[in-house]
Amino acid sequence: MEQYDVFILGTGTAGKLVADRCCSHGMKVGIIDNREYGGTCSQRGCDPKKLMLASSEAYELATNMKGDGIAGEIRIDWKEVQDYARRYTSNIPENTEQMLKSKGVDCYHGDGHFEDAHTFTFDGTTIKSKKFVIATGMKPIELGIPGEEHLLESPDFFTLKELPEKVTFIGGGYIGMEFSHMLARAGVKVTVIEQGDQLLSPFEEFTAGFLLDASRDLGIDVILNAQVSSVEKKDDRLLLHYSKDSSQHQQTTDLAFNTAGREPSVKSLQLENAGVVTGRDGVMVDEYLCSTSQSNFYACGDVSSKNLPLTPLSGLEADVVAANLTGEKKKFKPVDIPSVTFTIPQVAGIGLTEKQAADQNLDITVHHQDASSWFNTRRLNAKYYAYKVIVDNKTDKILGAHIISHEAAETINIFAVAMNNDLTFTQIKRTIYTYPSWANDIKSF
Ligand SMILES: Cc1cc2nc3c(=O)[nH]c(=O)nc-3n(C[C@H](O)[C@H](O)[C@H](O)COP(=O)(O)OP(=O)(O)OC[C@H]3O[C@@H](n4cnc5c(N)ncnc54)[C@H](O)[C@@H]3O)c2cc1C
Ligand SMILES: NC(=O)c1ccc[n+]([C@@H]2O[C@H](COP(=O)([O-])OP(=O)(O)OC[C@H]3O[C@@H](n4cnc5c(N)ncnc54)[C@H](O)[C@@H]3O)[C@@H](O)[C@H]2O)c1
Repeated sequence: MEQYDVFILGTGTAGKLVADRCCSHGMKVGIIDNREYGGTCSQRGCDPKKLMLASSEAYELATNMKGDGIAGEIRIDWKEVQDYARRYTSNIPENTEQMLKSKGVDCYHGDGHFEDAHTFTFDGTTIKSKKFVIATGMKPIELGIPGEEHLLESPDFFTLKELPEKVTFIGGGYIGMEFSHMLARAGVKVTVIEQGDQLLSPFEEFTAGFLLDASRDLGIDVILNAQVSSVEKKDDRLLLHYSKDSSQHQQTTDLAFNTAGREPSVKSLQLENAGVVTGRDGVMVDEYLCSTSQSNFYACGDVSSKNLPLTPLSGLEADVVAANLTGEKKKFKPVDIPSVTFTIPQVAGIGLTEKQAADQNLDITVHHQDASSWFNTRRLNAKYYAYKVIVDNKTDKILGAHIISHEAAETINIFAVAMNNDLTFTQIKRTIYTYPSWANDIKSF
């Protein structure tokens, strides 16, 4: 029976960082994953998605510039897109495991559960540890509808060998919209069925509204306020039954993805045997990211109750857990976090939406505009560009910023710097930026 100082479940952004740091402090560390090593971001999330997106970006620019400098046939070769992404990601599992082993971490593979607060078993092996770290991330939610087993999930997108004629996404959030934009540009007929009345529900209504228009321009059939009730297999195709406006509808599609959200991966771990309380948001943790019910357990990354499921946050939380395990007393301090949906155009946001600010009765000025006629958009023959900035009237501090543009992912970072360092709106507007650039447009926001 192996005995550890720290045993970590999950080898993604969060788990591997904690393992590395604890080992460097001379602790005896073990780690386990029930899939290949490396986690979601590097293999089934951010990185392969962005690699695949490079072709969509090239396609979009070339298509927009046709007749203004670009000639000839412009098309996406899906097989090459997949091969390109796989070239970058295929060696990650082995490299991650080798890196951990080289630091002295004992690496395991398997699916296990807790016997008690100090004992974890898998495949006939028993592990004892003084401390445990839960870093098992999230997985797609179960829809609980008949025929759900016919639906694909986000990891399947990265192994989709051939493109069918028609694909449907159930859920118009980050994943549904990023994937649907990629497939639509590759020539697939795409439908998005979203239960809410806007796409990208956490984002500002104003910018999400432009994404709806941009998605429809691209030929994506977006159906809002609709709920899928069952999935039927009909020969080689799927028949989706959904309700909208109190009536039943149906749709035939070749493939359908469940992109209706993700939930913490905790069920199979039987954490209740260890006295660790979990909730809808994952493992319930305090400000030190220590379990609220069992002091030898920590949680970080997507699976912790304090997290927003974004890679930089998983890293930030892992840093806090590693510090607390190695003798420092470190609190997790919430920060203003920018995030972006990598559609084309991109939708980015940070801080409060106008509605959230209004709900709090804040004394604010809202600066917003459809900026599609500005130079940066016209230069690309593009169509959409808009922003909304919410500013506190007393302090001139930025409470929220929201942008839809071809470079929103970068422009929003300037707002992240301002908001996390108490710069005023006037200060970032007075800053000298490179010209002509997207950042320079902030002077006119
Ligand atoms: C399609 C997609 C695109 C995304 N794009 C972005 C993006 O552009 N930007 C961004 O910031 N974020 C993005 N995210 C979110 C980001 O990937 C996650 O926030 C991040 O990967 C979480 O890291 P983590 O270490 O907490 O969990 P993970 O990386 O998910 O790691 C958890 C690990 O635990 C393992 N595991 C699970 N259950 C068990 C078990 N029972 N026993 C042992 N091991 C287990 C898993 O196999 C996995 O290796 C995306 C997510 C998806 C799905
Ligand atoms: N670019 C990025 O940073 C990025 C990209 C992908 C994922 N992520 C992270 O992963 C998390 C999960 O992403 P996601 O897209 O799975 O979830 P999400 O919460 O962003 O979107 C899920 C959508 O599905 C809808 N929905 C839920 N049930 C439904 C049903 N039965 N029928 C129709 N629609 C339904 C919801 O209303 C919501 O709009 C995100 O919160 C995000 O933090 C980030």
